[in-house]
Amino acid sequence: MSSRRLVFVTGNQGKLNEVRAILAAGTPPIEIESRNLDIPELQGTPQEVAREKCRRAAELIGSPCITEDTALCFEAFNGLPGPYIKHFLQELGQEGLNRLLVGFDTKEAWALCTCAYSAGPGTEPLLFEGRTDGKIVPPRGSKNFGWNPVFEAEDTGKTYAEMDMEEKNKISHRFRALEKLKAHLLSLTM
Ligand SMILES: O=P(O)(O)OP(=O)(O)OP(=O)(O)OC[C@H]1O[C@@H](n2cnc3c(O)ncnc32)[C@H](O)[C@@H]1O
Ligand SMILES: [Mg+2]
Repeated sequence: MSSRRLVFVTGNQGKLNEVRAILAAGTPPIEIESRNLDIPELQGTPQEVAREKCRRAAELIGSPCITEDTALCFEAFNGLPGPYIKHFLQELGQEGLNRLLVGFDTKEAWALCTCAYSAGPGTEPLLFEGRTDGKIVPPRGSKNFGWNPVFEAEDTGKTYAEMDMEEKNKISHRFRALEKLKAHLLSLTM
């Protein structure tokens, strides 16, 4: 890695806090510079949405950057709402996400982080995915970030909102995606 700084383009403070903490805690630590831009998101699969957002972000800022997209995927809906979870959460709220699944046998879900890295304008972004399995439950814990209170992570008995950030950052979809990004960036310096 030529420098241990990365520009993260996001309009979401919760994501920024976690990405910063995860990358600062790694070896070597990577410092995040943030650009608060709301990049329009095209419809498509999580991979298409992620790749296009990163391409546009790099063009807008004129330099290498990372972006990330977080999908919350319901087993009963074959992976939807997926990348559209933001709008479902905005319109229906946390209770509404639970109500959607009434009548379905499975409440299983997975959180998917697709982190995209662009080496600069005009280059094809690379994608790094991280997934954490769990289920959708009635809200528990602090209501400070997105759908954290309604996602109970597998084998923990806790919703993301019942974990402190350090605990979440050890098992989260975001941590798993960033581990892969880090491995890639380190391989570039060898
Ligand atoms: O500017 P960008 O980075 O796109 O930020 P965004 O808020 O638009 O983010 P997404 O498009 O990825 O939408 C994902 C939605 O899921 C929420 N979210 C993302 N990561 C989360 C996490 O780890 N825990 C809980 N909610 C999360 C987030 O607040 C959004 O409502
Ligand atoms: Mg967005």
